[in-house]
Amino acid sequence: MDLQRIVDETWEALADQRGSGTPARYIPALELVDPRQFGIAMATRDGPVYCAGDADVPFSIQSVSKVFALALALEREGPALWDVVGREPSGNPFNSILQLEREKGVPRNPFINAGAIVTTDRFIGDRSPEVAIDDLLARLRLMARDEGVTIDTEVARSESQTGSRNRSLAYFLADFGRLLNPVEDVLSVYFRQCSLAMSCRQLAESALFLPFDGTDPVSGVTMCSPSRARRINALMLLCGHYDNSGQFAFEVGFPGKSGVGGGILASVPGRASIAVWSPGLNRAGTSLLGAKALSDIALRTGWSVFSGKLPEI
Ligand SMILES: NC(=O)CC[C@H](N)C(=O)O
Repeated sequence: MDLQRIVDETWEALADQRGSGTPARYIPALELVDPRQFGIAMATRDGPVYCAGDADVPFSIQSVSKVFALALALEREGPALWDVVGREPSGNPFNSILQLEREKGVPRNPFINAGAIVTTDRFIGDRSPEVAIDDLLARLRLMARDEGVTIDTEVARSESQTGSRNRSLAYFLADFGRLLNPVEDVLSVYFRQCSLAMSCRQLAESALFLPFDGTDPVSGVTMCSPSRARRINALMLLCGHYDNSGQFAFEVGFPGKSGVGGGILASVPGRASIAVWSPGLNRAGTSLLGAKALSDIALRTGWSVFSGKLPEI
């Protein structure tokens, strides 16, 4: 399969829809981004990354970071993490507080904001927020094989200034005794992890551990065990797009995780990691064009976790 041609054709087929959807407004710094940008990057076990459009422009990865935070929190905490966060789709928006009271401060899954805040708390563990964020950054640079991965402090500041909803979630969790660290320490790491600035190329490269059983087949660096990688993929499929996860699985057919910066990270088990980016979102906070691009790639490649006949590459 000529994957570069497929990526190019997908980009060209959708290019005239650039600017569709609505960029996130509740984090003011995200509004400053040019909404017509559109990038695709696909990494495979073979080494070269197949790119199209704005694949080398760094953007705010936002909730895509929750995938990496989960892998690293599981590494520190082990299965005990599942005592404080569930593994079920929420069927609610990403920042909903509704279920949290009824379910006694145990968030439905690690990808809704409440679940990600608990996950980040466990990733911090007994370290300072600064040590934890440095650790996260170092791991991402290692996985991306690129020292250019940074944190956009302007986005982090903007998010903290308008972060009342996340503060509410975090204080609610603290009231149920679910956090080990002070609320503001946890949020300072959470806001900065959401503000990681990465390009599609860096994101696709850093996530190769997902489709390849926990170990990047190009660099040989291990992020997690094979069973953990399988389970993170399962959670991405069921919970990666909040109350839009069913629609995404239906249209695309492989695990993905969206972020309100307009990025989506997808994992095609045994085949590829794919990052797409376009800032305009649908009502659930998933990139409109990004989801269309992944659906188009699924059609052109025939890739789906629901097919017994995955074509070889
Ligand atoms: N879905 C998202 O990308 C949300 C992440 C954002 N940083 C928030 O906490 O609200």
